[in-house]
Amino acid sequence: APAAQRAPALFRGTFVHSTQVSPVQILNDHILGVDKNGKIVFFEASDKEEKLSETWHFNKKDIRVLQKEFFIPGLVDTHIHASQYSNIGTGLDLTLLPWLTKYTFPVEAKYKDLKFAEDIYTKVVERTLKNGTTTACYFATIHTDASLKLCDIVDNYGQRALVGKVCMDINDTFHKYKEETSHSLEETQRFVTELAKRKYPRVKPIVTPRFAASCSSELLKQLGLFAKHNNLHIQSHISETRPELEITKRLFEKYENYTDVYYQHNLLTDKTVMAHGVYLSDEELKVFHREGAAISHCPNSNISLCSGLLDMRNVLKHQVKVGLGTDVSGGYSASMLDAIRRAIDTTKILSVQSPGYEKLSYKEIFRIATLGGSQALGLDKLIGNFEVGKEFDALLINVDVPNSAFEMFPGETNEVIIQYRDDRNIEEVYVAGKQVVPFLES
Ligand SMILES: O=c1[nH]c(=O)c2nc[nH]c2[nH]1
Repeated sequence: APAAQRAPALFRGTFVHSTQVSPVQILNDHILGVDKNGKIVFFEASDKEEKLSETWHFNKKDIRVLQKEFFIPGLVDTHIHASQYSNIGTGLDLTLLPWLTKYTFPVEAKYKDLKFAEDIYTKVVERTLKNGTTTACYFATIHTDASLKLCDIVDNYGQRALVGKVCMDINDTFHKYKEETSHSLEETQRFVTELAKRKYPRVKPIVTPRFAASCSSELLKQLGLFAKHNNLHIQSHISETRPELEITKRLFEKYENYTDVYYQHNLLTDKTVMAHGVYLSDEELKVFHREGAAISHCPNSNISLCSGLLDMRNVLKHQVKVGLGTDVSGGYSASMLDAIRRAIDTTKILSVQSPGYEKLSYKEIFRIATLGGSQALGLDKLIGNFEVGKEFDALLINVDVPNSAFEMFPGETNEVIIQYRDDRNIEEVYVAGKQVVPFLES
C-alpha cells in the first residue's frame, strides 16, 4: 500500500479495460486497479497476466498498450453557480454588486420555472463533466424544487457534487429575488430532507447563505445552527470586493471583521468553503486555519469582475485549505483548466507588481485543482489523488487525438500536458470507477 502513495499523479502504462472492472493500469511490476466499488487498489504482480485473469477476470484482448495516454485525478471545481450557466461569457462589463443586480439576480429568478431549470442544469452538468470536473460544489438558486432537480441531474450523469439551495432574505436592488427569513430556513430543511430520501451516493447537500450582505443575522444564525446540528457542509462568499467589504462592515458593525461574522454565526467550520477571500487579513487567515475552513480561489471571476488578485502564496503560508473554482458566471469559463491557467497568471501578475514575489508553479496549481479541492470540500478521504482505498475519479488524457489542440514535440514527456494541454484531449472521465460522458473518439 505505501507504494501507492508514491505513485505519481500521472503516468503512462498499459491499460486494461473490461466489462467487469475498469480501468486498470500496469506500471512495471505493479498493477493499479479499480475494484467493483470503484475503489483504487494497488498490488504487486509477478506474472501480470495470470494475476489479472485470476483476480479481475480479464481476457488478453482487453489489454491495450497505448503509449499516448495517461490518467490524472479528476478535477474538483470548488465553486460554481450552476444557475448562472445561461449567462456564461456575457455581462462582464460591471463589478460585482451592480453585476449581481443587472445580470445575475434576474437570471436566477427564472429558476422558479422547472423546465428552464432542467434545461440549463442538464447543460452545465454535461459541460463540466466533459471538461473533466468529476466533483463540483454548486450554488443553485433560492428555489428548492429546482435545486433538487439539479441533484437529480447530477446523480443521473454520475458526477460527484455538493449542491446548495441558495438562502437570502435581503435584496434591496432586485426585490423579486429574496425569501422570508423563516421560509429560507424551512426550505433549506426541506431540501436536505428530500435529498436524503433520494439516497444518491455521490450528491450531498451544502448549506448556502449567499453572502453576509444578503442575509440577516437571524438567517445566518438559524442556518449556522442547522448546519451544526446536522453536521452539514457550508458554502458562501467572503471578501471578494472592497465595496462588498464596506457594506458588510456597515451591516455587521459589532463584529471584528468579515470572517468574524461567519464565525460568530457557526458558519466557519472544517466543512466550510468560502469563495474568493481576496481581501482577508492575516488575522482572518489565522482564524480560517484554526477552524479548518477552506477558501475557493476563483481567479477568472476575480479578474473578469475586476474584484482583485488573491495572494495564494500568503494563503498557503497560513496553511489554509484551498481549492480552485470556475465561479461561473462571474468567471466566463466552465473549465477547470482555465481556472488553473488564471491561477498561475494571477501569481505572475503579483510577481510583476512585487518583484521577488514567489509565483505558484504549475505543479502546485495542479495539486490545488485536484487534492487541494478535495481537501477544501472535506472529501479528501474519498478523492483527490490515486491513493489506495480512495475512489477512482480520473481523467484519461490522450495526447495524440485527431484534431488535437496542440502538438507534442520529440522528447517531450506527458508532464508537458499539465502545463498547456487542452480540454479536448480529455478522452474519458471516470467517477468512482465508472465511465461518465465519453468525449473524444479514439
Ligand atoms: O462572484 C460572485 N457571484 C455571485 O453570484 C455572488 N453573490 C454574492 N457574491 C457573489 N460573488
